[in-house]
Amino acid sequence: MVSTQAGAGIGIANLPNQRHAIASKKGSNYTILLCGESGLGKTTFINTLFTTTIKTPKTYKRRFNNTAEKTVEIEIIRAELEEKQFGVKLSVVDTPGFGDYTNNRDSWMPIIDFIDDQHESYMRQDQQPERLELSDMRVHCCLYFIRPTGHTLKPLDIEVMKRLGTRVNLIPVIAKADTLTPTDLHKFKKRILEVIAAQNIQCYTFPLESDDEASTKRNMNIMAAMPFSVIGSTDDVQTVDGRTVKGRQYSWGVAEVENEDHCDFKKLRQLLIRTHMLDLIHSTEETHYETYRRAQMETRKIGEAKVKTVTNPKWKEEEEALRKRFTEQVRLEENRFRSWEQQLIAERDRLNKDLEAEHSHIKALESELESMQVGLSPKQRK
Ligand SMILES: Nc1nc2c(ncn2[C@@H]2O[C@H](COP(=O)(O)OP(=O)(O)OP(=O)(O)O)[C@@H](O)[C@H]2O)c(=O)[nH]1
Repeated sequence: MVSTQAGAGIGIANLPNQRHAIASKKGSNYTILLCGESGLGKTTFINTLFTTTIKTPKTYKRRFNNTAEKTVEIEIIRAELEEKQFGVKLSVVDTPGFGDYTNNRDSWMPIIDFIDDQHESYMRQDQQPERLELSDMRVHCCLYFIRPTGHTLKPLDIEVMKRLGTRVNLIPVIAKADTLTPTDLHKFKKRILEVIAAQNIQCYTFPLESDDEASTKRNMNIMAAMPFSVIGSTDDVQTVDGRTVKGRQYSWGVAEVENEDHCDFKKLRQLLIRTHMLDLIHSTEETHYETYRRAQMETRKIGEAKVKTVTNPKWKEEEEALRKRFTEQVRLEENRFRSWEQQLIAERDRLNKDLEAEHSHIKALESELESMQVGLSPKQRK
């Protein structure tokens, strides 16, 4: 259990609108999925977001320990956050290995399977007569970390984001915003938004209009910042004007986490844990889970187990490669046997020929002997 201190808290207690759902005694489940290549600052971000060490960052050695054959893992970190008696059972799902390998085709499969499996597990529990203690790990939002290349989205990003967007509340995040100049960051954002629109990638949206003008303005502000650029750091650093802030120290100054001129961390934090946590939970329930449930109900009866079709294209590829290897091996062995057979036949023919020659030789000797015997007198023959 992580109890955050007032002042430096995570802000879940500042939720007048969300109070009725989140402030229940048993707390609320809240699951965040982190997706993106290794080393983009996912761990640092989540620790910065909750101002506590939710996940211990990897050492340099562990980070570069990947091999080409390894696949994407699913790592779940659980923490109970409590602030002024509001409890949130937080689960952070990390996906180490994603995008790290030479062949990243289909590396998104385990992630998509994980999301679907959580919906499936919840649906199966929901169909049981006893459903008081449902374990719920449905993913409420997926933060997709984009490498700050300054160019545009990579084909892998597009492929994965398309699939994620139809299943979860997808929130694109530009990692390590301090590595881009404000102009480059602006252009990068614009290009990402163009690709998102052109490729029809579904990202998380929420109603902008609210009861009061201030909330509507705030919502518009948050929405306008998508894809959110972030700077992650849990370190306190000193700015030139003497302030102590969370940030990254450079020779030219400090990249501040909470400075809206430097990145959109504050807006993203506001969305994730202050103003839209409840909407993320509700839309998961009402849109994504419902879509899954309806699709499943159309193809099977209540209580019927899901047919696990082996659809992972990666496995299919491996199976195909294995089959090819096996066929090649059999072909080589067959060739080897055939050449042995040829050698044996040749040897047999040679021996037969030798035998025939010996036979003729014996025959010749016999007839020579016979003719010699004919020439002898009967007495000599005895
Ligand atoms: N410049 C810069 N560096 C960052 C930022 N966030 C994290 N880093 C650094 O990037 C490196 C990787 O950070 P992690 O948080 O471990 O990255 P990760 O995505 O969790 O990596 P994996 O655990 O391998 O998936 C560390 O050295 C961090 O200090 C950022 O916003 N800007």
